[in-house]
Amino acid sequence: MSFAHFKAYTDRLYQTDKAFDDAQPNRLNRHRHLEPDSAEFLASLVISKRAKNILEIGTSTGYSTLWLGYALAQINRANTADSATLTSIDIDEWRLLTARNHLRTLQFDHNITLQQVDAKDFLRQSTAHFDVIFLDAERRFYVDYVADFKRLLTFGDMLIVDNVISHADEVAAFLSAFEQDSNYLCSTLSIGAGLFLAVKQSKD
Ligand SMILES: C[S@@+](CC[C@H](N)C(=O)[O-])C[C@H]1O[C@@H](n2cnc3c(N)ncnc32)[C@H](O)[C@@H]1O
Repeated sequence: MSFAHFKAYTDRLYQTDKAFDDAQPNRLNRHRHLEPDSAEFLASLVISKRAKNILEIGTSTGYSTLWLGYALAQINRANTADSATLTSIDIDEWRLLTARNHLRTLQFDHNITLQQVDAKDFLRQSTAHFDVIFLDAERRFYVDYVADFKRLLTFGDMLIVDNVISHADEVAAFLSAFEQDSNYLCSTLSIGAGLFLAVKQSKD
């Protein structure tokens, strides 16, 4: 599939879901996709890192998952030795079903696992190694994830968080847990709603 075809599909999905979101008074009913600029930047980070094992927290209906899936497909096309994988989790069954349909339509369902689970439970139980973690879920719970992120992230791994400028107050304590820790190099990028990057720079 060409990039133009992929882009046209994801642009349509973004516009359709945005129109849906604009008509929802209740924030929790909205699909709340990350901005297209952020999605493309996320995919370029994943490709440049040649990520092997990606975790997304907050699938929604699959807009960001499609971009991660696209990056994954590019990595696997370039390197046939061992396949890169993506695990995307969400607490909402209907959104995951919708995301699965989009992934199937674009034939991105290889090496991608969608799982219905609370992020807190998933992280607490996980012993897997993820070299890229993309966090885009319910911000008030992020502080509960800090200890598990720090347990899971090893040298060179990258945590990416969306909405850190649009909702700066809500994520301040979470970001500070990384910014105040000399094991991490942290950056806040003014792309879309604001992306935060924390890269584990030490072996400890
Ligand atoms: C901002 S949306 C994700 C948008 C998606 N990343 C995108 O750009 O297309 C947040 C998602 O997090 C999910 N969510 C909320 N709380 C969660 C939790 N505790 N564990 C897992 N997923 C959760 C919601 O169901 C929702 O689909």
